[in-house]
Amino acid sequence: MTAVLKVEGLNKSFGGIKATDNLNLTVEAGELHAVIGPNGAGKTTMISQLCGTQIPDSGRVMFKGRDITRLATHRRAHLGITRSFQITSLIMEMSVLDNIALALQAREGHSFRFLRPARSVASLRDRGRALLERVGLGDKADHATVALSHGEHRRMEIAIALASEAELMLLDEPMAGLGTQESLEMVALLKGIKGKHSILLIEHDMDAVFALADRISVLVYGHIIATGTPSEIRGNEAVQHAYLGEE
Ligand SMILES: Nc1ncnc2c1ncn2[C@@H]1O[C@H](COP(=O)(O)OP(=O)(O)OP(=O)(O)O)[C@@H](O)[C@H]1O
Repeated sequence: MTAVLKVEGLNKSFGGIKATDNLNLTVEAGELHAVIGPNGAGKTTMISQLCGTQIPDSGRVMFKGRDITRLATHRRAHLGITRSFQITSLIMEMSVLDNIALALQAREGHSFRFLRPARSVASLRDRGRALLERVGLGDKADHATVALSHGEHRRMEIAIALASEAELMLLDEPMAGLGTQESLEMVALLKGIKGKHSILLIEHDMDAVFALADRISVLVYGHIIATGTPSEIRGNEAVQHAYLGEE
């Protein structure tokens, strides 16, 4: 397998706190790799360094063999890395379809035509509808975004990530705030996407993580203490001790 993302010896401190401590991680092409860890373990700090909103003190971030450690966020997006969920990218005043068409338009580099509604371009509209079908929102295309539920907004964010055709999707707690049924639906949706994209998933919902991940890395005090398949992680004593409890 080929590494899409390779993180080598990453360090980031805030005052006396080592939020990222000699962190090593590899995401292979097409895998869904989940990173779990207790509150304050450094998951957000790690993902911020992967998408470029924070720059490490030392160490390297490689994307498809290229050193992107100090590359600006928008240039990483251009290379094919997208981050979803932590900061919403939805424009509530616009229709559901307009949001997706706009994301498709941005991908094509037509954002200078911002004043021309993206939905007036037939190809963007058709592809937008197809993406909405894919995330189960085909019947909501013409609804106002603001009128949709939280779970539906999360599905829209998946459609926007898909519109960007990103090779590496960084999914930052997609289940946060979802009810039981909505979480199950999100897991089913992500199952349909995985394999086609490389995905790094940060998630607190262990049922979702164990249902989805090809591999899991466990982050404790900024350091990955174990990486393995879900069954390897379940059986790892250090992990049970540090994180999963005695279950
Ligand atoms: N800008 C900052 N200034 C100071 N300390 C910070 C900053 N950002 C993070 N930290 C500290 O770094 C550590 C890691 O925080 P981080 O938010 O990355 O953890 P996390 O695993 O994402 O937590 P959670 O699961 O609660 O979201 C924590 O001790 C946190 O207080």
